[in-house]
Amino acid sequence: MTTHLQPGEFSLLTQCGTARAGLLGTAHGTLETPVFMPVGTQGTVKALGPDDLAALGPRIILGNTYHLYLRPGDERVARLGGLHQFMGWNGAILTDSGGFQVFSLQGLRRIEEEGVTFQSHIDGSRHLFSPEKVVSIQRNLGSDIMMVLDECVPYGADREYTAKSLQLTTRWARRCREAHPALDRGQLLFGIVQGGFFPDLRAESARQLMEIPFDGFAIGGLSVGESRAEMLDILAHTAPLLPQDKPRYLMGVGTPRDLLDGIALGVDMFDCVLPTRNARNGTLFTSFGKTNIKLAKYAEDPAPLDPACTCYTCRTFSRAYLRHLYMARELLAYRLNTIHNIHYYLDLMRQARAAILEHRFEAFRRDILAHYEDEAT
Ligand SMILES: Nc1nc2c(CCc3ccccc3)c3nc[nH]c3cc2c(=O)[nH]1
Ligand SMILES: [Zn+2]
Repeated sequence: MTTHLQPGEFSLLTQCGTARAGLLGTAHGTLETPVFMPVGTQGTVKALGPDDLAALGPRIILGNTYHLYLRPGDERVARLGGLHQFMGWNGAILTDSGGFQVFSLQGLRRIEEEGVTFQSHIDGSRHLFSPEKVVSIQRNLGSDIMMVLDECVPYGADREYTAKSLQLTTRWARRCREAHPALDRGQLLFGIVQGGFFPDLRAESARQLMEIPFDGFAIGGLSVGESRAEMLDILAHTAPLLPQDKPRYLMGVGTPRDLLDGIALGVDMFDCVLPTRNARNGTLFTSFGKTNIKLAKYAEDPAPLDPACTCYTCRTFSRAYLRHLYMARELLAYRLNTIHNIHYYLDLMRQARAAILEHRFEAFRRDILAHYEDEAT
């Protein structure tokens, strides 16, 4: 039985070192944290139907403002009842503001005080994402957790550029808060900490954002090509600066190892394209590490992909069959591989949360990583 919390309410249940287990209320259910959020960029977690998702059990998935604004259009989705009804998903949805997608997709884009102007990667048309506009889009989509418009500073940006950029990100964050009254329609709004790889700028960004009443705080600007050590260093410095009584969301991270390290450093929420994207190129995450289903050694292997896994794919099919589907580029390969990878990530979170509640997280983390070999894929 899970407790029902009001949208925006965050309850910190247990700490195990700096690892946390909590509950976050949203308009579409109460999330148990730490939580992994599968990415559903265009209104679907690629290759999965909402029935597959319901069987896998995520409480929250991600949608993408940039993509849904360009196609089919946020106002069209609103006229059709909002993103939940449009895609048949009744759990929670978090949407990114779209700024990151504009920066990460090539094409013309300009950053000004007013916002980001860019060209659509679909038809080349020109658009402006202002703080007010991205809030309006996310309100139209009916997202349960909205993100502010921010500039994700490119990896390697110098200190002067990074310092200037975080000031703009703070001004944009303030405008987003002003455009969306607290918890209006049960929709939460998170701030995003920037500051690149400069610890003092990270502290400055966090300090400025914490003066604004956000429902949660994301750590942005990571998973942008830096080394694991650099990411962990900034994370270790930044996470503890954020309020204890608000959820902390590490954007775009990461591998199973990164998730466990992030949890140990006090992160509550994660998203990453790895489980879905890698499923489509045959890379699978298992209790014995990362592997690739196309390896010749699996060609006649009758065993389940992961004997320790209870997902539909591992309960029903052999490695030989999964390899056959993948080599034949059969559509079923993408669905079965994705079901397994998402199940692996969600189950890792479930086990991590149980370990925190039982005050044995460090031993759990060591045990998982001891068996986790990043096999050549
Ligand atoms: N707004 C924003 N998003 C980021 C994402 C996308 C996460 C996302 C959320 C919702 C849907 C898709 C993607 C990042 N992904 C990797 N590193 C990232 C950094 C940032 C960032 O600094 N700011
Ligand atoms: Zn499985």
